[in-house]
Amino acid sequence: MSILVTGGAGYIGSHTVRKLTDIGYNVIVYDSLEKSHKESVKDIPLIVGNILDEQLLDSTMKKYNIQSVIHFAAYSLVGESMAEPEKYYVNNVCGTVNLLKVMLNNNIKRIVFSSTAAVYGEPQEIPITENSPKNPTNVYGKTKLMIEEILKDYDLAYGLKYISLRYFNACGADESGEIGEDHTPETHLMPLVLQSALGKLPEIRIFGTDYPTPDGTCIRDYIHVNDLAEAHILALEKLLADGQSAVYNLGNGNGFSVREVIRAAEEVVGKPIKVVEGERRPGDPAVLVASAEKIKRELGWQPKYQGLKEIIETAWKWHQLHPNGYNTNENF
Ligand SMILES: NC(=O)c1ccc[n+]([C@@H]2O[C@H](COP(=O)([O-])OP(=O)(O)OC[C@H]3O[C@@H](n4cnc5c(N)ncnc54)[C@H](O)[C@@H]3O)[C@@H](O)[C@H]2O)c1
Ligand SMILES: O=c1ccn([C@@H]2O[C@H](COP(=O)(O)OP(=O)(O)O[C@H]3O[C@H](CO)[C@H](O)[C@H](O)[C@H]3O)[C@@H](O)[C@H]2O)c(=O)[nH]1
Repeated sequence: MSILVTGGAGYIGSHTVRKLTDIGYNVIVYDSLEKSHKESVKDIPLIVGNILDEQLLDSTMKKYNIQSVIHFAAYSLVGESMAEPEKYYVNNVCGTVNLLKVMLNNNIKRIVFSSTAAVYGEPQEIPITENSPKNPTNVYGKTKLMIEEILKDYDLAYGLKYISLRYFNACGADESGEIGEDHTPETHLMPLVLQSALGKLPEIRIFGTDYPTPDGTCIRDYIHVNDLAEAHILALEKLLADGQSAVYNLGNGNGFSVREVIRAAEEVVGKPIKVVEGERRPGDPAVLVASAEKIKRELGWQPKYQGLKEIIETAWKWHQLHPNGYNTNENF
């Protein structure tokens, strides 16, 4: 069983690739490396290429006799998506349409797709279920919702079976400390807090302290990257078993505020982290918390990591072992 993993060298992709190979799947990573590092998928066959490259995709699928695809490749910076929408529509939407075309030409009809909580926009109910209204407030979220709609139409017309996984806030690192989150630029809260703890950043800035939440800061649902990886395996196995398409939220159902994240990080690293209170970041909803009951009920998914500290401990191990991420040449 050969699986093509697009974006497999990225943060969530590399953790999923590791779990897949651990249980014996034959994995081929297909990644432009534009946003990632080949060191994250050492010892795994890696094709360096773009999902917009029809010929390379086609020859890769034929050469490795690919039977299913897990599709992580995308741009995912919310602010950038508003400033450069074309870049996002081309890479995420056109790239996916191209990937699906080559899959169908090769009679490959199973795909697990990385969607996002950003498809919901400003939530009207908490926790958010898969049926909650979908009104993305940024171009990034719109590209993901468009792809979900395309997948639905391709299922009806061509029998392509898909599972869209709407992740909430991915965080943490593999327990080994060998792979973890290394984005340039980094925009996510948890790695920035830990980079501040390491002294790589002077401070962590809280984006808004006047939200209608108990401590005034935004609440998010933080889900460990290896729990996400497990969900991809369950989704793939569902497609292999009954072939029915589905959409699932992936969060752990617990909301934590920005201040709670910083406090938990201080406990893990054992020292205070310098905090600056700043303005709100445009487009941030006050509260995003998932209901993941559907995937628990239907696929038996159960996140191992529930609390913040245990998640942060795994990320802290990665950051301590790799203060410069995968770039070992930089002086620390
Ligand atoms: N990190 C999160 O909290 C989060 C939340 C919701 C959804 N997602 C989605 O999950 C997926 C993975 O996210 P991540 O945080 O691991 O991101 P990432 O940037 O670390 O990984 C994405 C990978 O895709 C590759 N890529 C991008 N465009 C490509 C193209 N045209 N052709 C080939 N490769 C390409 C990049 O080089 C990178 O390796 C993305 O689709 C993202 O939108 C992430
Ligand atoms: O330096 C920082 C960085 C973030 N935050 C705050 O921390 C929270 C989490 O922010 P992240 O940037 O880590 O994550 P987001 O919730 O913005 O985004 C995540 O969830 C989105 C869905 O809503 C998308 O899927 C996106 O890809 C994914 O990273 C937010 O309230 C944000 O305002 C800060 O206070 N300071």
